[in-house]
Formats: sequence, structure tokens, C-alpha cells
Amino acid sequence: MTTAPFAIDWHALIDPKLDNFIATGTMMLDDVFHATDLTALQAESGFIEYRQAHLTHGERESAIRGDSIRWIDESCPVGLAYLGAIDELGRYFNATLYTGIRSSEAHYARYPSGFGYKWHSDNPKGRDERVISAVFYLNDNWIADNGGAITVVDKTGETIQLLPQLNRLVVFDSNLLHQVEITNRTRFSIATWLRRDNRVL
Ligand SMILES: O=C(O)CCC(=O)C(=O)O
Ligand SMILES: [Fe+2]
Repeated sequence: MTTAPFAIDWHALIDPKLDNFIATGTMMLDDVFHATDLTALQAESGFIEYRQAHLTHGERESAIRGDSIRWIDESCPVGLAYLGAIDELGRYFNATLYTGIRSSEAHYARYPSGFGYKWHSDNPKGRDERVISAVFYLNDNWIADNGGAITVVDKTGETIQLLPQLNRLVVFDSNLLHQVEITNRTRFSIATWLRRDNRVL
């Protein structure tokens, strides 16, 4: 039997974790996509051209943010298929939590060794269009010594730290503070947002 690319049963994956997500604002999902989809995402993430990411005020400050990014658009067909699954995730949240999500956006990110992304929330001051952040990781065999964990302060004030392991989706309320610890190895991910507005990329 073959499965359609990026077909996900979000109910099966998330229903058991939903109460905890409501309480903490964070959730870790492992083994999300099939191996063929992962290989395709890894290939695309290694092939595309990246540009240095900037902070919201437009300046590059590598002491705060060291990643290079590539927004997913028509030139990234695998990324678009991934975004199709993310739109399904938005529908899931709308049906279960009345989140009012209307659009999604995502970029590939590559952090060189020696860089991270210091404490921030994904909604710049005074903005609230991003409802849920989700970061998907593309790195085989990541170990703690490689650094590069994501650290999130959850709604209860607890700090959680998760490694950027292949096929892991870390989901959190976009208003929560988080950072990427300095990585000791090139680190690939897809930063993803579910939004309440109809942003056109
Ligand atoms: O890559 C991660 O773990 C998080 C990235 C992030 O916080 C962002 O791009 O806003
Ligand atoms: Fe972030």
C-alpha cells in the first residue's frame, strides 16, 4: 500500500497530547512523516539557496540570529507539500481549539556551527498574527553534544529543551519565549507558522 505524500492523521498523533498542549502551550511530536517524505525534504533543504535571515527591524545581527533562510514558495515543491500537511494541522486546531487560523507560512533554515537564535517570541511587539509556531527538524542522528537544542519557556513557566532531531515537530504558542542554543554542527529545520490573517507570501 502506498500513502499520499505528507498525508498525516493529525487526530491520531495529537489527540492524546491535546490536554497537555492546552495547559502548557507546547507539544513535541515525533515520527511525523514517512521516510520518503523526509528524504525529499532533506534533499530540497540541501539543494536550495539560502539568504541570511534578518531581525524584524531589518538588520542582521549574528549575535542574536545566525541562521540563513529560504521561504517556501512555488520553487520548493516538496516544501509546498509539507505546507499542505501544515494547513491540515491548522484545520485540526481550528476544529479542536477554535484557533481561527487562516493561513500558514514556512521557511527552511540553516544554522552554521557556532550560531543560534537568542530569546525571542515569534510575534514582534504589538503584533499577534502568528497563533502557533511549529518547527520541523531535518537532522539525522542528533546528539546532545551537538548543541542546537530549542529551549522554550512554557505557559506554566517551566523551561523545556528539545533536540532538533529528524522527523520531530515542536509546536508552541507563538507568544512563548524561546531560543536556539548555539549549534556545534550545521543544523537544518523548517520554521513554520499558523496565522490568523490571510497573509500572501
Ligand atoms: O529552529 C528552531 O528550533 C527555532 C527557530 C525559531 O525560533 C525561529 O525561526 O523563530
Ligand atoms: Fe522563533
